[in-house]
Amino acid sequence: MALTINAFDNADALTSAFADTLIELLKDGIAQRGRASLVVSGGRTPLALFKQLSQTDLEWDKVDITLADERWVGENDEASNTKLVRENLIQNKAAAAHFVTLKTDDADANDGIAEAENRLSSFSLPFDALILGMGEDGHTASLFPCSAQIEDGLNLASGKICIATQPTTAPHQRISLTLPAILNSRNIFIHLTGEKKKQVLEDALANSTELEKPVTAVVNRADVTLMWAP
Ligand SMILES: O=C1O[C@H](COP(=O)(O)O)[C@@H](O)[C@H](O)[C@H]1O
Repeated sequence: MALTINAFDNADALTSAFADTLIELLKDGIAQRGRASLVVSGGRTPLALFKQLSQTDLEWDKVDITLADERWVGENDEASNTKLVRENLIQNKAAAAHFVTLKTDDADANDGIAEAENRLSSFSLPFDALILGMGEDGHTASLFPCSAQIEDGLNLASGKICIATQPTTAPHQRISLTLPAILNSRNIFIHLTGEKKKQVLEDALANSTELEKPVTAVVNRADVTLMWAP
């Protein structure tokens, strides 16, 4: 499979072009299937993109949105990806979108998996667009190379949509879409800013195994578009 690199001069140009691309894909999904689905990532990278999307015209009431991963913290915790999405994407024109959080009230993420997978069953698959971030350790979604659950997360035959995982090099227990769930998408993007992360991705693809740098497992199996700016 292939990685297409879309490099922009600056973060504003990236945000604007990426928002336009996503809106077109969601419009197509609505036109062809009545509803469209968008999977986003958390962390700091997508903040400007979320704000831009939220201000863009679309039949948002026909869009289902979820996260590729979530930190197992309360929804009011600053580390919550759900909080980030609710406060920055599910706002303004996009307030009408149907957002599904992967976080449940269970104290342990392992106990929330069945409910999270049940919630996702309301999405029609494949997802229309899925956006991944990446950490400098090569993790994507919450498929962390350091975790005991990484082989399970990358197992294409697991039959699992979500796993609970505990990184040892980053805080918080997590829930993450598995590799097969990520690959069940019509359009997959990796969204990065900064020279360092681009170098990490290029180095990972050239020199690392999938267990060492899980982001490579996605690029090895799907056509992926990198949306990047310095
Ligand atoms: O922990 C996480 O990190 C990655 C990367 O975040 P960023 O702040 O470097 O953009 C993110 O994609 C993931 O959703 C998040 O849970």
